[in-house]
Amino acid sequence: MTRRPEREMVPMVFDGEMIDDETVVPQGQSVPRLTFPRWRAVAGVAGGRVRAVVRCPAVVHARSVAGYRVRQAPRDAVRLVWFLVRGVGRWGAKGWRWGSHADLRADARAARLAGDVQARRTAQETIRADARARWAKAGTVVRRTVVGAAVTTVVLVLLALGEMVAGREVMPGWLRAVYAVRDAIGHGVAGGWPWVWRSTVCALVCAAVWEGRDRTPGASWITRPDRDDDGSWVDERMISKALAHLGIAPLNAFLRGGGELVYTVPARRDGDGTHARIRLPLGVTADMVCDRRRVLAANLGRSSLETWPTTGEEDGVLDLWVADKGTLSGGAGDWPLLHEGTVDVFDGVPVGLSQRGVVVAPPLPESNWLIGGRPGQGKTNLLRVLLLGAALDPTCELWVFVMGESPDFEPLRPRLSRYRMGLDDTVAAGAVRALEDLCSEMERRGRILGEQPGRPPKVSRRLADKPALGLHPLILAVDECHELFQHPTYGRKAEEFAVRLIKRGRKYGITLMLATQSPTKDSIPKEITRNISCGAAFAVADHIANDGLLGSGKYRAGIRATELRMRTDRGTCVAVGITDATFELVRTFYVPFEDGADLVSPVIARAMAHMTDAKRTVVTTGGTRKEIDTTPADHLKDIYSIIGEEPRVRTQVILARLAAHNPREYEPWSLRDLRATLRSYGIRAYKSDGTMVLRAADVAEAISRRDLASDD
Ligand SMILES: Nc1ncnc2c1ncn2[C@@H]1O[C@H](COP(=O)(O)OP(=O)(O)OP(=O)(O)O)[C@@H](O)[C@H]1O
Repeated sequence: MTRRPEREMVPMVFDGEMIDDETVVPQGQSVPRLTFPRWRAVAGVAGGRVRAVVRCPAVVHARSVAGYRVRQAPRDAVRLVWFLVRGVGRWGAKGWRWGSHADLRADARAARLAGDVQARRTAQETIRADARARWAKAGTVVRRTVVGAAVTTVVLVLLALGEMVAGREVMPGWLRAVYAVRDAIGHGVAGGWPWVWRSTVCALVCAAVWEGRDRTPGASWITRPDRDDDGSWVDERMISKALAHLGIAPLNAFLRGGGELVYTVPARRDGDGTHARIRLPLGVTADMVCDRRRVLAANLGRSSLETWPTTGEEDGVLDLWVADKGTLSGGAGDWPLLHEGTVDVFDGVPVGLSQRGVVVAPPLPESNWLIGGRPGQGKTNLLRVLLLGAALDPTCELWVFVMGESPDFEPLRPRLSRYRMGLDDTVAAGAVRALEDLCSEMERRGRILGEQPGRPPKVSRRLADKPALGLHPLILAVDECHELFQHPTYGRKAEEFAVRLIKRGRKYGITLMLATQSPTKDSIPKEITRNISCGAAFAVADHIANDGLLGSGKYRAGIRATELRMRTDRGTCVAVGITDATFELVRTFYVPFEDGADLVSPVIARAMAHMTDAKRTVVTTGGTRKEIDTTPADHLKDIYSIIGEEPRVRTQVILARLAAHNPREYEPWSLRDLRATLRSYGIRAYKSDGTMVLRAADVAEAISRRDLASDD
């Protein structure tokens, strides 16, 4: 076979066209006709463009949808005809029910079956009265129609006779106008009649199709292809269909009887999901739906973490939020303040992304926090992020107590006014002292506020900015706080001060933040869980821990951190009180401080630089840092000194004198604490005249024994 060289020249044709564009045709000469290769070039370019348009995604999509619609057209047509037939049938049934007083007859029948003579008689009388009223109404309509038709006929006949006898030219103007109106109406009726009956038929057909529509929840008018946005698409029909298959008897009966759910908020996009509010029918509460959350999630094609049915403003109102598929599995990303920025704690500290995908930044003043969850789920990180945010506000004063051996807050040390960490009693004592100081500070702030012009009710940014007033935001954070509240010596005092702070500190710019692994009623006092304003629950084991952190009744209302999975949902918490919403599902920002990665220290370095820029130093309300770090009290020496010259003193008196001598240290002490301390030094109290006494000589001997031992 021989090859044909001109076919091989096709690429060259494009070069030819480029040159052709710039060719100048001399005047007087005609434009040369396109030669065969040029014609092919133009055709090739045009064809390429058409192909590009045809292949563009929007056109491909439109074509596929159009193709689908065309293929489904016969099915759609049959479906609509079926609706029409069924609609006419439903009208017939309705007409029959109306005409035969079927509802009232059913009442009468029910009364007869129930043996209720009075009800039966009432129903029968109502049927008779109803029938009489209908006939009376029909008579009125017929009478009015006949009278109207007669009057119209007489007027028309008179007008026709008048025209025949006299002719319009001799008639007065007003009569001619009457004839003109008659003619216009006549022409209008003659011309419009074919349209009137056609449009009436169309309207009747549409109404019959509407009447006969498929009323099962989730049904659509025409058959639909699978949606490519099915990962995010949730509409009222889908929700109704999912609710119809929860196995809630009153809801099923309502939907089966043709009832339609009322959407007080129709399904609409809300961040990374869909929100809807539904008024449930009689006999159904939102709790019932919350209890079947897993089934609801399955019916909606979501995981249960992505499906949040909660009780709305009433028990019969369901608030439903459904996340787009997979959106909650990603982390929150970097903390927005990781590399730059300052904070105003009155505006808020960013802590994470809500289920809607928006940054949650709760203000810190006027709030108290309780953070809890199983071990290793991200409590400490959230507490640290809150404190880091506060550290970037140069007016903030921060106190941190860690009731365990954990270096989680070590990098924050330069920015902290008080910091103690460890398992020994001195840390618990320091924490109680801090709580007590905050209570005194609260009183002082109350007085200062009262002296300000206009007696402002609470600390504001403007007042906090005046260093002379000392009304700056003050935050006390206690990690593993259950250790403090369960401490045999300091627990009771800690509870008392903490409750006082939580109840009254709100107005004075004092914020308490508590984190715990163990939010049970024994580890966290009830008064605290009851009064805390912001609760954050990471994965918890049961509804007791859930309600301990988030408030009682939250589990029942569908706000459940029990749905969070250990490890998989690490860093995600259910939070209440941090925004106006009933709850938030927060994916917290993570600022690493582990395994050699330390992004906390650079933030603190920035915070210190901001303080320098703002000409502020790390202040300590209620004392200096030195005072706080003083070595713990020497119990033995204190006891010896308060015994004084007396040879023996009653233990009750010793306890009272110790409390007077150093209230912070000894006020929480009971007789049992005193006995335990004495026993640890080998001293025993004796009974004398029926009361327990302590001998001064025994204490002196214990002191010299201890001194000797320390010299050795
Ligand atoms: N928001 C987050 N994003 C990603 N990982 C996180 C997040 N928060 C915490 N983590 C991971 O979880 C680990 C445990 O975090 P963290 O120490 O804050 O938990 P915890 O609940 O305080 O634990 P524990 O109860 O033992 O003190 C961290 O080392 C980190 O790897």
